[in-house]
Amino acid sequence: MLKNIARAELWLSHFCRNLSELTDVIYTLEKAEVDVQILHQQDQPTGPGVVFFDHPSALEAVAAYVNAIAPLCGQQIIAVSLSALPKGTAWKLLNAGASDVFVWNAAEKPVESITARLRYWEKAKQQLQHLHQVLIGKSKIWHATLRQIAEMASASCPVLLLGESGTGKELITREIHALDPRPHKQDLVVVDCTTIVPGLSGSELFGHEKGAFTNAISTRDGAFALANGGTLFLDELGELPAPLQAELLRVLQEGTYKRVGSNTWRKTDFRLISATNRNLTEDVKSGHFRQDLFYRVSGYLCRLPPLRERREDIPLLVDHFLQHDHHKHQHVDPEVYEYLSVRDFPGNVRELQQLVSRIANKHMGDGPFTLGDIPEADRPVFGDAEHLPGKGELEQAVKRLFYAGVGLKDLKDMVTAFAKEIAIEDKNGNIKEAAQQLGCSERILQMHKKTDAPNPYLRGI
Ligand SMILES: Nc1ncnc2c1ncn2[C@@H]1O[C@H](COP(=O)(O)OP(=O)(O)OP(=O)(O)O)[C@@H](O)[C@H]1O
Repeated sequence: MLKNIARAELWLSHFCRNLSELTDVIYTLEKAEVDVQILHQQDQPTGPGVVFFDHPSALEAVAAYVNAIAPLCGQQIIAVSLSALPKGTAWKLLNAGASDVFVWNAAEKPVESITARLRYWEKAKQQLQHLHQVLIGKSKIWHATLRQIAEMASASCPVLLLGESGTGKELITREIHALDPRPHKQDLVVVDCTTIVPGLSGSELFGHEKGAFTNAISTRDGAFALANGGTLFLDELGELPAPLQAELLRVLQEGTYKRVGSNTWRKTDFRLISATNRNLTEDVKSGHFRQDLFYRVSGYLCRLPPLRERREDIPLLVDHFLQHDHHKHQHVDPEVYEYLSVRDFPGNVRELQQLVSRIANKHMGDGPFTLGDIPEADRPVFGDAEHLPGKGELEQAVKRLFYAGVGLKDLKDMVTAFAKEIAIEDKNGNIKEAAQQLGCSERILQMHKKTDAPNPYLRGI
């Protein structure tokens, strides 16, 4: 039954000349229980929708319109032509941001084409809402990552997660497994490839027969057997020893394996999710990782952003950990968020989570969290540039400029211009206060305002 399958907005404007044909189409959709909302060109779309047009000359205008609204509705746009489309022109609308384009009369089942997509988007929306409750963050880059995760969860191909330590690879794997729609899905089995003992011929993966090696006192199943019908998560895949890379490839291709010490082939069928914080493309180039295995495991490739690329998520994560891990619901002083948002977290979310634990443990009573709750060892050491927050990034940026051939004077000028810009912005354009903060004369900042154009080098750092 299609009853109330989804809400669709039909974005109508002057793209249709033949309004009676359009009315028939809308009637057909309503009959199929699509909850239709009609929007006009000046209205802002808020969800999935269909743009109808009925003459090829409207194509340019439709493409411009689709391009403008695509970010507002997450590209959930179907462009439907009510008249024949010249060959090859559908690309224009797809490139503009439509996710599907077809001709109403030429499509085999136009109503089903629309309803199937709406149903899919509705489900993806619910999954996204769920993911936002577990995988905390509201930055644009994190939202895009969660959309990718929701998409990966419903696809059945292998997933490769790339990300630094502590970016949430294991947590995400658990969510992909939870959202995986396979009927009768079995368990998630986690194997950390750094713990595989070379001398045991991969028995962690293959299992072994009794007596296959010293200490093999009984027959045991390995991860391939345990993950049968479920999901196998190979953490730190980049560390898998070369002989086991070849074996894994065979298991993925054939779906069969032998226990160590056995001659019997056994069948297995699992979904593979792998993760690594290594640069696997480099490892493939240098011969440390098999190219054929790389292609096999990376049906879906997802790069997880380090925390420094989504600093605006830090206050939300802090609140989440305080409430979720420590049941603390008190107010947090903005200065605490500010400090945590500029601090370096090489261990990413895990490191932030541990710091929040230390803060929660130090906090006394029911009052708000203040800077005083930050343990001494975690405070910035002022005057000592080695320990200033952001030092690692500054060093990286200077390194890049150095290798790009930028000299010392230009480097100094760039940093000075940046400092001036930041101080003026921080003091809302108040030159006097900005100069006081920087310990320079107001005249220097006045001059900066007049002369210093944004430095082109600095934008890309
Ligand atoms: N977006 C997030 N929202 C809430 N908690 C998170 C998020 N990302 C990571 N965490 C938490 O941070 C910790 C580290 O996450 P996880 O173990 O998944 O990282 P990882 O990338 O697998 O790390 P490693 O590579 O070191 O194994 C966990 O306690 C996890 O719950």
